[in-house]
Amino acid sequence: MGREDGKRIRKPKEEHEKPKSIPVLPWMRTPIDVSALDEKPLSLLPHLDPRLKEALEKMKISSLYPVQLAVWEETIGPGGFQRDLCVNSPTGSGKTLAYALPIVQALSTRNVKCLRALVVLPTHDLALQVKDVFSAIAPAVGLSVGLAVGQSSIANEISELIDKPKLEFGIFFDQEYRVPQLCSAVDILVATPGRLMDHINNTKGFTLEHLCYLVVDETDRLLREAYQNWLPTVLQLTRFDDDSLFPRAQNFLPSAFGSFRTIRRSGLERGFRGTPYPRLVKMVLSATLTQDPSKLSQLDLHHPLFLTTGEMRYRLPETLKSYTVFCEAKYKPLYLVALLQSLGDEKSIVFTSSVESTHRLCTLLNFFDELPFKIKEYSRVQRHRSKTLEAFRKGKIQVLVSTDAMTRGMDVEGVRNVINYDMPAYIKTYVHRVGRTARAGQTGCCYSLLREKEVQRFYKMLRKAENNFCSKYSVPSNYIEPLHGVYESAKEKLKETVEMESSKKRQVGSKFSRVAKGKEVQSAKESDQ
Ligand SMILES: Nc1ncnc2c1ncn2[C@@H]1O[C@H](COP(=O)(O)OP(=O)(O)OP(=O)(O)O)[C@@H](O)[C@H]1O
Repeated sequence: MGREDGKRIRKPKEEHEKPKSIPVLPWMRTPIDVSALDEKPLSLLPHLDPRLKEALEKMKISSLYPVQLAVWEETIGPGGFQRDLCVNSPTGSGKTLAYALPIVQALSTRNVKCLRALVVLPTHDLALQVKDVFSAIAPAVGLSVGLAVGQSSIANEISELIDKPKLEFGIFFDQEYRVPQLCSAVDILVATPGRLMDHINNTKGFTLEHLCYLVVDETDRLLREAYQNWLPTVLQLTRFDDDSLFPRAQNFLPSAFGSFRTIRRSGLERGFRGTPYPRLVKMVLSATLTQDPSKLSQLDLHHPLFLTTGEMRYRLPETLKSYTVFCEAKYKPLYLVALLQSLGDEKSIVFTSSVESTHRLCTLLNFFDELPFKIKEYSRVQRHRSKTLEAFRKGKIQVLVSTDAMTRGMDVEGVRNVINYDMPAYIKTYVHRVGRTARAGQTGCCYSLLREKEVQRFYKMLRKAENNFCSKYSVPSNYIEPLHGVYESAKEKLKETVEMESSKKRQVGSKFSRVAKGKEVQSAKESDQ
């Protein structure tokens, strides 16, 4: 095979030091380096609830990874949840369980059901994945987990999140108390920001009043996008307001808060009699955590503690092998097909730079007859996307072509290769893309297809990451040569398909505009009458 000796990309001196122009928050200068820790067997983990140990063992987890151990020590261990945690740890290092386990253990002693933990993620598929992790451990200690992502209708979602207690037959209810008390049906909620805001604004009985834990996963991505002000809203609604029962929030709340009435109350709460209400603990995590003070300040962190791995901000998995594949622009698809063939039927993800090129590339690849693997695109339509993802997980599809919608957090067992068909524009994107393989200590390869003019920029980008070892990979010519003929006919078929699809789009577009025009005429007539 054409893999040549690798070279470590030279790290320029200035990469070790923070450029003076970017101030780093003081607490970020004294991090805990997680890489100094070793895995710890569950049997040696202090305070672990035996029911959770059993649940973890069922998941085939017998020890905690370093980042999980570090978070455990700062939460259930001596740290005792006293500080908010900012975790910067490589892709596939186990960040999900790092927060899920201590939260579930901490809530295992609760005796009243109400929403205590909220985990926010940027995408539907990611939220589903994280919910599955909670669902694998939380029921063992009697906790229930909900999902708010817009997967089902809002009515279905509400019925799963909110309990309406049944009025018992024969009991007389005073007029004044006839309205049954709505309460949460879940202890832990995993949500995307949009659906979370829908519930905050419109769902009766949905309250963040009792929230104890807030997790912002993929923090840098979530902070980049405001999503209807979800973060300030959540923070305001959970703020401990010492001085009044008349919340400060009323002074500033925009109408976006709608009917929402549940402001965290100071003092004593139902179900917490005799206990002062706990502070909202925050955990924020990413493989590429932002260090920008203005962004981090939005989180209003309490005495934050920074947990990181290694010296540099970006770190590639140690078990990853990276390769560059040099190719001529006009033969790039050919190189891709030949590369895929040389990889056999290993699960691979091919990343492109846009929705359109994902669609075109996937269509083109499917015109190469007799490829010994199935290729599908990770579509823009959620319904199709979920189906494709499931088939990919089950191994019914071996090659997934995707935009960067698949870059963050997605954990699909057995992905052996990541192929950068289009070069990522930023090191952050590269880190998340390649992180879909080489997860949890497994080996994995990344291949970046580069045109001549991209080579310099690629290596410059790679210097920003630790573990940036990279080799050249020459696609065997005996794979390329026989493909030329079929490539020409595949290109022709693609051209026809693209033309057909655009004429279909035009037809649909003009049908819509005719309908809209018809409606306009109709409503003009009605308003005349
Ligand atoms: N202690 C453990 N023992 C064995 N496997 C584990 C352990 N913890 C997590 N895993 C597995 O490791 C994989 C990666 O975990 P996870 O998805 O939490 O990584 P991550 O750090 O969040 O990655 P990313 O930054 O890409 O989101 C998952 O398949 C998970 O089941």
